[in-house]
Amino acid sequence: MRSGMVSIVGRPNVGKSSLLNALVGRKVSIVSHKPQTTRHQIQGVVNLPGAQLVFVDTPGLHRQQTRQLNRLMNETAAAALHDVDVVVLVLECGRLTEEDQAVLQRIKGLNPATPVGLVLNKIDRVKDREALLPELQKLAALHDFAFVVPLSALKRSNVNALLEELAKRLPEGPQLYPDDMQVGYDDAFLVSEIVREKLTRTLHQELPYSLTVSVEQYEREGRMDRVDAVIWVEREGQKKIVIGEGGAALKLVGSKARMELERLLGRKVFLKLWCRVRENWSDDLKSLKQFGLTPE
Ligand SMILES: Nc1nc2c(ncn2[C@@H]2O[C@H](COP(=O)(O)OP(=O)(O)OP(=O)(O)O)[C@@H](O)[C@H]2O)c(=O)[nH]1
Repeated sequence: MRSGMVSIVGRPNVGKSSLLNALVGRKVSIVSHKPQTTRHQIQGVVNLPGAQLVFVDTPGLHRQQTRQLNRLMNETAAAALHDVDVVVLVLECGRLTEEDQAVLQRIKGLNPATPVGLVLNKIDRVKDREALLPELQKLAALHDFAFVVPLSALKRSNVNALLEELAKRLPEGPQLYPDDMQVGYDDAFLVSEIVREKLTRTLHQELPYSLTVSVEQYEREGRMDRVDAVIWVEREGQKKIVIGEGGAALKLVGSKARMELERLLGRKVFLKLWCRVRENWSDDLKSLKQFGLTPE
């Protein structure tokens, strides 16, 4: 069994979403997070015989930052790209722009151990297939690509060739997600992400590694959201760090998170934060389930 994460990158309009839809076979928008790993936005999961491909978004790489969560995670995005197992760069037939070059430059900055494949999309526009060959050769020379696949995301042609190339390059490992995973993201998820982000910024390197935020209650009252959230840590010492001198750290995190949430949600937010200790929660399946960290 092989499994791993794949990131599709490319400038706007090159066909990334179309490609993802062609690969995954349906429109997906899945977000999940697991402890002990860099959080990615999971866009879709493809199960093949003997391989599971998890497509993840790395928003920092394309300059499109419209979705709130993308914006939010932008800072971690550059780092996130270093964690994926395979990167797919999408270019468009007959059109190589400055923006493409910019994306390419970022790819060149990646860990050389990460394979990067090239997809040449929109080949359905090319009437004379032979004319493709010189273009493919030219583009393939831009970087030390692990593979090159010409395809049409729109017509869904040659998409399987890409899946095969990707599957071959994943590391050996068990399935990361169940076959029928479906997770949505909602405002509660947004709250936990924002609180986590503010914790990271406020505590810097002091931040306990095993830390998660669970939203215990989310109530909508007119134009106000009332949210109770718990920051779970594993040891008393970690709790002290999160709370800070006289509760200063937790207070600061809470007020920064509230302001950001109010901006993002366009509503008043009343946010109550607690910090609690549960030993070894990150190893405890029951706790993981409770915190919504298992993909089911
Ligand atoms: N002819 C043709 N058009 C395509 C193909 N793939 C995508 N397109 C078109 O290209 C346009 C952009 O496609 P998207 O999938 O939205 O591109 P994207 O890279 O996700 O764009 P952003 O979301 O802006 O980053 C759309 O009009 C698609 O229909 C293809 O294989 N052939």
